[in-house]
Amino acid sequence: MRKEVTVVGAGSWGTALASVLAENGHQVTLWVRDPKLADEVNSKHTNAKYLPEAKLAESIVATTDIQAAVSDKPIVLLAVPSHAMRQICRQLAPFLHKDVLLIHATKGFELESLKRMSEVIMEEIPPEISGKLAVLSGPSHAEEVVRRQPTTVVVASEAEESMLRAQDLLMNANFRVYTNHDLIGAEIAGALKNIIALGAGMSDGLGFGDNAKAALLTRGLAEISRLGIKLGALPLTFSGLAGVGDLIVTCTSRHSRNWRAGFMLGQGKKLDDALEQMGMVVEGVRTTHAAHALAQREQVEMPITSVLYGILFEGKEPRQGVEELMGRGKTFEMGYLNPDGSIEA
Ligand SMILES: NC(=O)C1=CN([C@@H]2O[C@H](COP(=O)(O)OP(=O)(O)OC[C@H]3O[C@@H](n4cnc5c(N)ncnc54)[C@H](O)[C@@H]3O)[C@@H](O)[C@H]2O)C=CC1
Ligand SMILES: O=C(CO)COP(=O)(O)O
Repeated sequence: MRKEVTVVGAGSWGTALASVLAENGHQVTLWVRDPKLADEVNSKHTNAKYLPEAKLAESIVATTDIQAAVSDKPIVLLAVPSHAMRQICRQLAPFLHKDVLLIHATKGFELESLKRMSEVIMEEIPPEISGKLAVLSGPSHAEEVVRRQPTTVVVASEAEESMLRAQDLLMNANFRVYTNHDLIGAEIAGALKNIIALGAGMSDGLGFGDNAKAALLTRGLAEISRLGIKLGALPLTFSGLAGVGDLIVTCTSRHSRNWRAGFMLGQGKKLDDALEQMGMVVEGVRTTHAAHALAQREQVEMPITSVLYGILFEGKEPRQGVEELMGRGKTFEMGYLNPDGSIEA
């Protein structure tokens, strides 16, 4: 059935999701921050800055008016960078319908509070709405989604009905949507994999090969699972689409903003120059900062995150970081297993 849906955020991901929704026959409003981009979407049906090759559905209507965009809409999907989430929620909260289905597709933490995106949203939105929140995560580069290439994602919510509604809304022949009850795990896995993707890009930029990449993915998964489980995620979520699925795509795809930024760092570029050249959000940088602080707070060992923190924020040379990782003391591979085989809580 045709639904009215508003997508908030017209970067590459918001634009790609708006395309999926329009393709599914829904009436899509796209909230855009920049008036020039709103004009471009409405007149040329393109988004040249964020998704250069995409031809968007003519039915997508862009607006810069947040009140008009979300007022009384039955479904609102948030796809803004993590640093903008609280401010955006504060702006739109007064206009939301009390029965709105809210979905967010953002992968990051709030740096100042170290909170997950759903925790930030819940603080800004009335509880009757935020209690039904769903998160969209999984291996899904916008560039491939708009080309209608086969993609699988996961929607997670503690509210069964929200999860199923979000699945119905987004699913189509090229975009397969799974459900999961572990909202915390889907958010944490989706955010933390960006740290490892920066590392994987750096490894490629340094000229290392497949062995190093496999090591980073595997040991990266071990440490992000360790922190995630400590923060309340279910262990199995890390072996699903939001976990290993997204880790693989982000660490190996040339589309990944995190991989590309890491690659430039590995080749010797300074962080600020790499970010400027990217011109798009590289969530892994702020997430490395947040995860480093969370690991200290929760007393969780995260060697790759710790080395990346040193490289990004303390001037450590990438090659020195590699030496440190390879030179660590001898350890048992399954360090998070208790002696009885159960997973450490
Ligand atoms: N690009 C992708 O393929 C995917 C991205 N994501 C996630 O989606 C989120 C958004 O990422 P992208 O669309 O890739 O980013 P992007 O860099 O393509 O676009 C960011 C958008 O946010 C807007 N923006 C920046 N600061 C803002 C602020 N303070 N207030 C309001 N709007 C602001 C920009 O104008 C732009 O429209 C991120 O958390 C990312 O991890 C998730 C899955 C896939
Ligand atoms: O989360 C993503 C793919 O699933 C997007 O990753 P990047 O932000 O690194 O492009």
